[in-house]
Amino acid sequence: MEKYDYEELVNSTQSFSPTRLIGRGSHGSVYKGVLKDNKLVAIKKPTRSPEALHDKSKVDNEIRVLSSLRENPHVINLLGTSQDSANGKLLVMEFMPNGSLHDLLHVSTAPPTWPKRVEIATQIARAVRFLHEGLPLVIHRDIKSANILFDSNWNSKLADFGLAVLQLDSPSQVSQPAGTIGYLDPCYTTPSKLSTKNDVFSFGVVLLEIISGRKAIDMSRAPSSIVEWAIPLIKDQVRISEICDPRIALPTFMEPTIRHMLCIAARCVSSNEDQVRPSVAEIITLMENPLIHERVRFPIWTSLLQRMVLLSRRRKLASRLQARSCAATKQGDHHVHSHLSSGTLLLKEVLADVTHK
Ligand SMILES: Nc1ncnc2c1ncn2[C@@H]1O[C@H](COP(=O)(O)OP(=O)(O)OP(=O)(O)O)[C@@H](O)[C@H]1O
Repeated sequence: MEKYDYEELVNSTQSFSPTRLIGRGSHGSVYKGVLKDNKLVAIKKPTRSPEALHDKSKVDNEIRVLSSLRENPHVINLLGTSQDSANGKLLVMEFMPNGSLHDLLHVSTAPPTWPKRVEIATQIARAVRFLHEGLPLVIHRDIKSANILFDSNWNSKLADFGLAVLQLDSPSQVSQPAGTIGYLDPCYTTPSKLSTKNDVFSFGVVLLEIISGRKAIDMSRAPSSIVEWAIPLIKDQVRISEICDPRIALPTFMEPTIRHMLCIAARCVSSNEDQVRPSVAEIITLMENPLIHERVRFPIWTSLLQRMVLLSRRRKLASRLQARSCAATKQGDHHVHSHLSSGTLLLKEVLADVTHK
């Protein structure tokens, strides 16, 4: 990790000019810098504010966590640090020129295609697995669409490690539960409830956001919470398509994949952390189902014949689902988990069917 001369960073940002400001976060401002060798970097500087001390410690924490990680294609790369006597440490990271997932979904006029959405979700899951399976283990605590940034090839990278916690931290170093409203696990109520499953909850919210194009919290809608809105629709298998972003038509060949991902999202945001909420390793196994990738990668080669086979299987699935849901209704079984697992099970049966024939 490089130690940058503070003067070099001042020059690279035209003295931290407002024209070089990319944005302000809760613990610092990020500037675009052009180094002497013309390399583009993003520089995070704690903000001068009454909460400056607090901001400084978050930037310090981000440096501490990022410098403990190996390089990963889906995690922001820390290039180095610098020291300013007035503001403390500055963080220098790779520059991500294509903005955040939040902007792509909620600001851009060109929403992502369905295969791209699946790719983004898979890349974020890989980033989270890297953190959860690494040595030391890292819990990010602030997974949200604003913290997923795109590089020049539109690959996603997880950023903003200001709230991240290292497994090595002693309990006294771990502060009160923290995160962003709308993404914060409701089960994470005390410091002792900190676990990797908190990140899985936030990942589930991002998954719902990617599929629906709706914000995690949208006060102009009722219910305002994406989780409260989406879960009843996922439970009611027939209305599941209502969740999909209406701005871009969902092609038939993507329907099973998106249904499958919605079932995964529902498990991630379940309040039953131990039995229903999966680990990120399990999420990846589910997401990397070969059938999903086959359909994502080769959409244009889906022949008419394949479509007809899929259509007939979908009809069979619908009637099997209807039969099961009638049986469940008769038994008065309205529990989310049992509905979801029966839906997932049926989906798996159909997927297995398609693979074997
Ligand atoms: N490496 C980077 N390259 C390009 N832009 C970046 C980079 N890192 C952060 N940004 C942008 O800088 C702005 C501030 O980022 P920062 O991570 O400090 O806060 P945030 O995630 O927006 O908010 P908060 O800290 O409150 O969660 C955001 O607009 C973010 O997209």
